[in-house]
Amino acid sequence: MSELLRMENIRKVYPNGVVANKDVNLRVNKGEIHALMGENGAGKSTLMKILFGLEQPDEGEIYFKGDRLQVSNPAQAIQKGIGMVNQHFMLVDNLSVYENVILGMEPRSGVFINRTQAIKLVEEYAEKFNLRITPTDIVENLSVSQKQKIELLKVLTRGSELIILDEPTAVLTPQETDELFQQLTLLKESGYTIVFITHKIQEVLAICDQITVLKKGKTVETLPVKGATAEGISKLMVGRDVLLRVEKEPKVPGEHLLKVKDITVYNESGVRVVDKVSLSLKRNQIIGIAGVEGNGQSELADAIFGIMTVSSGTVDLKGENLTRETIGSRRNKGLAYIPEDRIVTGSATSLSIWENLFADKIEEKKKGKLGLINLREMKNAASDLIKLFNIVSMNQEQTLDMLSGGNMQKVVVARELSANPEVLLANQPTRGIDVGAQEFIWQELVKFRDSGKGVILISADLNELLELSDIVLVMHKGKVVAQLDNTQKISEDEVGLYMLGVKTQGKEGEHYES
Ligand SMILES: Nc1ncnc2c1ncn2[C@@H]1O[C@H](COP(=O)(O)OP(=O)(O)OP(=O)(O)O)[C@@H](O)[C@H]1O
Repeated sequence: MSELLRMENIRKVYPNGVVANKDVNLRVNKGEIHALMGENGAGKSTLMKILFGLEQPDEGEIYFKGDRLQVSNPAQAIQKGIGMVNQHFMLVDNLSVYENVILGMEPRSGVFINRTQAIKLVEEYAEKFNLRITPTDIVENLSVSQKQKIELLKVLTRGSELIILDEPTAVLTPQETDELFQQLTLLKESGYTIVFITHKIQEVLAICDQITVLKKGKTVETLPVKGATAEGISKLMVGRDVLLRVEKEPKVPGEHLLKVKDITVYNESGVRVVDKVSLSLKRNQIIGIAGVEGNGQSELADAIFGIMTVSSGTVDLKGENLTRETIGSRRNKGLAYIPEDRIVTGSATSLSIWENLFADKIEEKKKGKLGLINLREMKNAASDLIKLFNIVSMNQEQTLDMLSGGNMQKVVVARELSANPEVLLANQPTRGIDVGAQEFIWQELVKFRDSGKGVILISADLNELLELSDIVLVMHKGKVVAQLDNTQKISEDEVGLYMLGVKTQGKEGEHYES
């Protein structure tokens, strides 16, 4: 196989002194799907940002198609044939598919592409790579997986030969993941090359040809997928054996903790996003909530925590009606929340790690409610949490915006679990987190449940959902459409069918009480 990309001895030191890439080597062959793996903070995003022109290396050389590559911005990278699909899509919601695809495209030989040509271009690529999409559909009406297709089409129509995908399956159902993998296989067969950043080892084994593992800013090894095992790969990444499943004893549920009765929630545009949902969480229980992103799961958790207003129905914790209580009061009464968006609502990125870990206590101290709390004690406790959760950082004074995505997430999880609540609402608690940290967070959630507490777990990772939950509820278009009681016997594919609305259970509007 011929070499397409070679990154040699790459070193990148951020202005604050963090050495994100020390001595990284990456060699990618043309026409392969190459997985880039490693623990949170290992340096994967930094390396790809360098390749895509978003960061400049301090040392090292890059060769692409045999020539030395020096790019100072993404436009230059795209021009050379390198494209990137981020986790956060960059689409204009009120424009159509084809308008998004051609937006910002260089006019070809001075001529702008007209509407008919643009639609034809989208149709051609969509047809060739099985990216089923209607060019004139408006983006805001589309599902997450369709939006991802537009991002892929943008990259393809700009002539990319090497496509970087950053955790592309994090928000997809098993069916959508299968579809994406078929598209990637078609791309590969047509000579495209893909660098695939992921923490999901099973996906790497399913679709990739080679794996490069980074650890602490260095390349550990590049190995072929053929012959590799999940255990071997995780050991290479984490440096120890990792338990890739949860050890969880069956528990008899205790008394009621959280009761949600018939709640309905409207979003800012007046759309009913949660439609008469009921659930009942008991002590020693984890209730999982499955659903394709955008079907009301996050709004349900936001409403339980008081971020969104409940328009009808009630939320009770230990028999007390919290429906009209403030977030602060809900916290005091025993609710904690790991929100889906750790950057916008989950944390204050310009503050230090320790301030984020103890945000609530600092707030109470400011209000004079915690006069005796000692800053030194807080910093010592922060340092213990940093060690316990393996938060990769220089020290606890480092601000959150200087951490890798997965390490930011660990700060939020550590803060919420250490608040010792009665009920934890955990929305995508391990998204973007490496296998070692995932093992730890899973164990912590099970310990929490076993100590007589309750968890509402929302996760797009169906393996996680089925491993951890005692009961799974599936949401579709704001309603609970299924309650799956025997999580050990249900397959991910079956849950996926409920999520997509292909399979239904019970009557519409029926209440689910566990
Ligand atoms: N803008 C920045 N300024 C300073 N340090 C940074 C910056 N971005 C990342 N870092 C640091 O560089 C190191 C590598 O981070 P990077 O984001 O490349 O890791 P990663 O392997 O992609 O992690 P993850 O799996 O969590 O996404 C981390 O220690 C991180 O804290």
